[in-house]
Amino acid sequence: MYDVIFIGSGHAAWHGAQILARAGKKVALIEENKVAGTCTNFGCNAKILLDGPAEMIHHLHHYHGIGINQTPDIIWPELMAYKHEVIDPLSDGLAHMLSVDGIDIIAGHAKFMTARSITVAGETYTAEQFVIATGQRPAKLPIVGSELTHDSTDFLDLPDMPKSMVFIGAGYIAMEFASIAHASGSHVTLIEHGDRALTGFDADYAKVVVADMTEKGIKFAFNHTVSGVSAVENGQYLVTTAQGDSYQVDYVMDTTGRVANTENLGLENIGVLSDRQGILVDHHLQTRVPNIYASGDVISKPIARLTPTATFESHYIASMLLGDKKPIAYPAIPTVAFTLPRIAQIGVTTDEAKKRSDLTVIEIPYGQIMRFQTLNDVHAAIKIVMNQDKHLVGAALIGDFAPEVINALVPVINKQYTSEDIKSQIFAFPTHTGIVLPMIANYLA
Ligand SMILES: Cc1cc2nc3c(=O)[nH]c(=O)nc-3n(C[C@H](O)[C@H](O)[C@H](O)COP(=O)(O)OP(=O)(O)OC[C@H]3O[C@@H](n4cnc5c(N)ncnc54)[C@H](O)[C@@H]3O)c2cc1C
Ligand SMILES: NC(=O)c1ccc[n+]([C@@H]2O[C@H](COP(=O)([O-])OP(=O)(O)OC[C@H]3O[C@@H](n4cnc5c(N)ncnc54)[C@H](O)[C@@H]3O)[C@@H](O)[C@H]2O)c1
Repeated sequence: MYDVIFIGSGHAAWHGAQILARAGKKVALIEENKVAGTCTNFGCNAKILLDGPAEMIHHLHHYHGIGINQTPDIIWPELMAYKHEVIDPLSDGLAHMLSVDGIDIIAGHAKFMTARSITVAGETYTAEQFVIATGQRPAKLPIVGSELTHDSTDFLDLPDMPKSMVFIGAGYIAMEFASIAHASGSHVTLIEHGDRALTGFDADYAKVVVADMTEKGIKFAFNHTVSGVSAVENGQYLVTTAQGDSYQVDYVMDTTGRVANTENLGLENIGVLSDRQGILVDHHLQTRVPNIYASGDVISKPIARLTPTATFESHYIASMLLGDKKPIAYPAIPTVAFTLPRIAQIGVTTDEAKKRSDLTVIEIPYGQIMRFQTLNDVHAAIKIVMNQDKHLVGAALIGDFAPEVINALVPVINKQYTSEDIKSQIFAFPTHTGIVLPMIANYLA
């Protein structure tokens, strides 16, 4: 009998498992695919590695005609070989690290028999507590030819970059991967049924990203719904829309979202409830069944499904199972779409702020003001959301260094920094955070 069994081995699982094992608990992880889950094997890590050269080329573009006359080409097969060299060993590395902590890793698909027992590959395992951390998988559109479409896992393993691609959707994955594919020589079109890209991010800044991508040659069809995909001549595919347009391309990506892995887990056997977004939990991440918890992307929740939130939940569950009974309290959560240029968001959105009379939005176009040090990244800008006490409660950012700048705002929001808190410190100059923080300080209490 284990003390705790985690189903899944991604960030939502292994951080907590490690804490519990180090505290003397008998812990196992059950994993049906690669140990370490999506982010490590099929998500963030591979994505940001493959984005590296595209990001550098994007930076070089800022100096075209003012000091640089050529940009290099990306040699995709070499880059993919490097990805395999760096990413492939990570799964075994984590498995080894967890085994050193005495954690058992059980390979196979887990299914509940009772609230205290689970079967995996014909064997039964029992535990006092279970944590469901089964994550999400790519959605498949219910259209004719859906079997001809590819997902993010396929893209991150492409041996050669297709000459032309359609991305269905214009969310995180479509926008990030379209930027990489275009920089790697593919002709890219995004077909989005909504009227904008990157819902959840500031609408003006999302438009700037779309305009920049369009200027580079990426095509967008908004308010268009894909109705079918069919195989045509030369190994190509025809993507048709309900609006009557068609696109003949070498590769089609279905990037229309992700769905929670709640099926075939035997949840109906034990009474754990879920809705379309995932497993239902309370403020202790506890399901309806008292000894069963859920963590990470598989939870039905109104917050972003990200690696840092999965890790936060995993840490929370571990400390709760070790006796700390406080309900979970999420701090402000930063999120970044690694498009070129980057776009980021933390705390209260500008959309929400506009609806509330107690909040003020102030924009600082620091890329224009500080052009000498922002690598000519003229788009770089921040909108800050202030409350009536003159505390920062949210921010939207655009610009090549937005992912770093947003992290600098995390303590400003969570610790309610005053102007003095920032001005009493010295920051390196010239740096992006070193200019943005003092500028924001001017508006704080
Ligand atoms: C392409 C892509 C890029 C991303 N980029 C970023 C990024 O830049 N930044 C960021 O913060 N987030 C990013 N994310 C999101 C991030 O990857 C997830 O939020 C994070 O991986 C969630 O962790 P998790 O442990 O909840 O789920 P996962 O990592 O998905 O782990 C769940 C595990 O459970 C296993 N499993 C499922 N069912 C069973 C079963 N019945 N039995 C046994 N095992 C099972 C699965 O095989 C999987 O390994 C990205 C996601 C994708 C797809
Ligand atoms: N940088 C990051 O942190 C990062 C990167 C990638 C993925 N992720 C995670 O993965 C999740 C999934 O990403 P995603 O990009 O697949 O989903 P998403 O929800 O961000 O975007 C899906 C897009 O597809 C569109 N869409 C849906 N159905 C459509 C249809 N029939 N025709 C045309 N368009 C359609 C939606 O309007 C939306 O714009 C994210 O929500 C996030 O949690 C995070």
